[in-house]
Amino acid sequence: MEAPNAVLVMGVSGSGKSTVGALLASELGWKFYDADDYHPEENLMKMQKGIPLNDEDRIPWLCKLHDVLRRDVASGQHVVLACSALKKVYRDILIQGKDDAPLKCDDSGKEEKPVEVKLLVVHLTGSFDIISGRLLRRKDHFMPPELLQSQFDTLETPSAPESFIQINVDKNLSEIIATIMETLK
Ligand SMILES: Nc1ncnc2c1ncn2[C@@H]1O[C@H](COP(=O)(O)OP(=O)(O)O)[C@@H](O)[C@H]1O
Ligand SMILES: O=C(O)[C@H](O)[C@@H](O)[C@H](O)[C@H](O)COP(=O)(O)O
Repeated sequence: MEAPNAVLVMGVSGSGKSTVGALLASELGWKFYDADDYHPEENLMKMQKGIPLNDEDRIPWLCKLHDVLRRDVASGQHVVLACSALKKVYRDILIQGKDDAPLKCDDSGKEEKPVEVKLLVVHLTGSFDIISGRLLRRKDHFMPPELLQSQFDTLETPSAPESFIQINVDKNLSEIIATIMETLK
């Protein structure tokens, strides 16, 4: 693959996206975004009540995240995004937006140059038991561990032609970061 300008750290709740994403961004000197910070209040309330999100809840959120990636990449900024991105279609939205419209107008009415988000997908995989154990130990977080099964049910593991690697969450953080850094070399 051409050198990526963005890394997506994805996986089910509790797989380590936020932890790995923040560390990776700091190691690379790239900007870090946590998709959890972009959920509208309604999504957070739904999850807090133990109700899984659906496509209708997630698509506007993913479009917003695409806009964030696109804007940064357009300005030459490389980014790391921690985001569940459980389905292939969600990852496609992060890369292309929803309508696949290459040219858009900015506020001043001028056409923007086409911008390509070249995404390396890092899928953090692991067993239900390991991840649910981590969720049960994690404190002060809105996501209830009871939603984990629905996350596994929704998950579509990345596959070709997506540009991706999978790393097992039973590895320690420094091994995980080293594997991603090696892939990006
Ligand atoms: N590789 C790892 N080994 C051990 N613990 C980890 C690892 N990755 C994450 N954790 C811990 O697991 C919990 C869930 O991680 P977090 O980054 O919040 O996951 P996510 O953002 O995917 O929900 C946190 O308490 C974190 O410290
Ligand atoms: O698509 C979704 O259902 C949510 O984005 C979910 O997957 C995400 O994981 C939550 O935001 C919880 O946050 P944590 O992943 O940090 O547990």
